Amino acid sequence: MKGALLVNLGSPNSTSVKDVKNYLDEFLMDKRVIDSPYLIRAFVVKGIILNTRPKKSAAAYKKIWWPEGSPLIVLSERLHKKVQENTKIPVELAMRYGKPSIKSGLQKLVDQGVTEIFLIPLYPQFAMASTETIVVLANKLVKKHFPQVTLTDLPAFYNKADYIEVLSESIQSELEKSKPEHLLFSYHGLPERHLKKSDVTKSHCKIDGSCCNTPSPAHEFCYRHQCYETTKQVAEKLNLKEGSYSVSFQSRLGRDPWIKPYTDHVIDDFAKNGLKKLAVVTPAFVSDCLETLEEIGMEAKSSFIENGGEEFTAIPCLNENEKWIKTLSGWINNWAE
Ligand SMILES: C=CC1=C(C)c2cc3[nH]c(cc4nc(cc5[nH]c(cc1n2)c(C)c5CCC(=O)O)C(CCC(=O)O)=C4C)c(C)c3C=C
Ligand SMILES: [Fe+2]
Ligand SMILES: [Fe+2]
Repeated sequence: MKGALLVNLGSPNSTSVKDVKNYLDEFLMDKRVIDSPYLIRAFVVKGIILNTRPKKSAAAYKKIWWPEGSPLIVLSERLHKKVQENTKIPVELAMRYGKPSIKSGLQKLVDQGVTEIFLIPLYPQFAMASTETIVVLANKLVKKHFPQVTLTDLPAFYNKADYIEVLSESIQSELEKSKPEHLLFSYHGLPERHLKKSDVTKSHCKIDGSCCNTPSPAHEFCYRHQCYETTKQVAEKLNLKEGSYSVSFQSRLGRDPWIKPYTDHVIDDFAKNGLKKLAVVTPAFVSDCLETLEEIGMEAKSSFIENGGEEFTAIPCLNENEKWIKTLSGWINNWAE
């Protein structure tokens, strides 16, 4: 029997500093997120980051937390429920960090008699720190606890026509309301080093990004190429004029160079250079979360206004968009046929 497992990133259990610390510990000790050798990673995470970051992050989570819990979890649960209603096979939901765990998601499917699982990382663009860590962990758990199960994973869907269509439509409806002068596509950032590590050709990736428009097998796993491609395809669909949209990368952590340009710098420069109406879309996330609601919807917005901007629109993620639910359910139904 077939089943599907949707997997998102996960959130702390609550906004307490202790719960946020436990969550960040699990998240940042993942070698595909902070990719230094174990002893260095343990020193940096447990000796430095976990001393200060949990308090700051807990305060940020408090600003966006809902009575039902973390927006990322609540929105993922709603997505799961609606996808289950539109599919013919059992579908479960899991988180890479925190609860519900991937192991419990696999267990729930196995308990329903499932032996073939469609693993769906809920990230449109591939990254070692997002998609790959889910696929690796799920395979490890299957091998250890559920050897009768086979896993098939959904590749990054950054350029799938139906996804681009749904994303474009949802952006278009917001643009019609807010009529911005500029649309910024802000993707979650990555340390530049991660791009090189994921380059399967070992020679294609240039840190300056000049490689990302030259066709290469490396692009199957190149986060930056995939972000550019999602943007290009949406821009084509919406007939966006050259110069009326751009790409940037948000949420950096630590002192290493991350993929540029940085969203916070770009937004401040826009405001300082006289741009008055800005809309920001965040297509690296399918469900709204801390990084969209707080970092963009609150922090970036105040910074834009403080620097002279007047109107700032944070475009919601696809969340419970009906066509997105139909699209995702369609991928599952097609696989199950
Ligand atoms: C080295 C650090 C990080 C890498 C690399 C990274 C990649 C990455 N993350 C997401 C998606 C999300 N990240 C979220 C929060 C978040 N991310 C980091 C660090 C890295 N992410 C931290 C420390 C945090 C926690 C909050 C904070 O302290 O700033 C979230 C939101 C979670 C929530 O509960 O709402 C998402 C989603 C992707 C897609 C990605 C690689 C492309
Ligand atoms: Fe992140
Ligand atoms: Fe590239």
